[in-house]
Amino acid sequence: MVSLCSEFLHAGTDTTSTALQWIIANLVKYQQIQEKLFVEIKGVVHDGEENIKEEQLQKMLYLKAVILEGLRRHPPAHFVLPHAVTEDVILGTYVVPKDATINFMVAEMGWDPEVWEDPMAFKPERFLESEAETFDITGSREIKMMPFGAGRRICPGYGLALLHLEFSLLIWVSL
Ligand code: HEM
Repeated sequence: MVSLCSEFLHAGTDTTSTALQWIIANLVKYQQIQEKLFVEIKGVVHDGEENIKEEQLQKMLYLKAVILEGLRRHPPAHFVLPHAVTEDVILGTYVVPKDATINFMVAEMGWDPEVWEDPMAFKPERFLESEAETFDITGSREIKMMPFGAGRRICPGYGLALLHLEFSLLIWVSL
């Protein structure tokens, strides 16, 4: 029970706070992004309003885009937990032998210039053009980035993490 609680506390706090720190660092660096976010928030949350509801968050597509861009550009976990293959697998020209430990280059996937235009730039707009509302962070349709992993062992806390990030960033920017 102690190790389960410890795992949840570590897996859930370091990651979320690291993501938030990187996002805020980018908002300090790129004031025009912060301004645009501020304007969006003020359009949905009224002055003095304290009990912000999840339905209000759903209207803030730029907020979601900023968070997705933060997770793409600065994923808190550059690797997932080690995985293993249960049988020999042929991957392109490679053989991955049964029981071999494998991992994924999470950060590099989000920086792949064949998938992302100008990948090292912090541009939340890239998620607005098509998909801030519907971007498939679980990678069940296609994997363009995987800050929470993908498949059966995906981070079980990803929904909570996104909600925390959205509420926290909203409060920081609108204070
Ligand atoms: C921005 C925040 C977070 C990020 C980027 C993140 C990322 C990840 C990643 C990459 C993994 C490994 C997935 C794999 O091995 O394929 C993972 C596992 C895990 N995460 Fe998160 N996580 C976050 C927040 C949270 C939160 C809030 C919780 C719980 C409240 C949590 C609980 C866990 C647990 C328990 C595992 C291990 C799952 C397993 O062993 O199958 N994470 N997370």
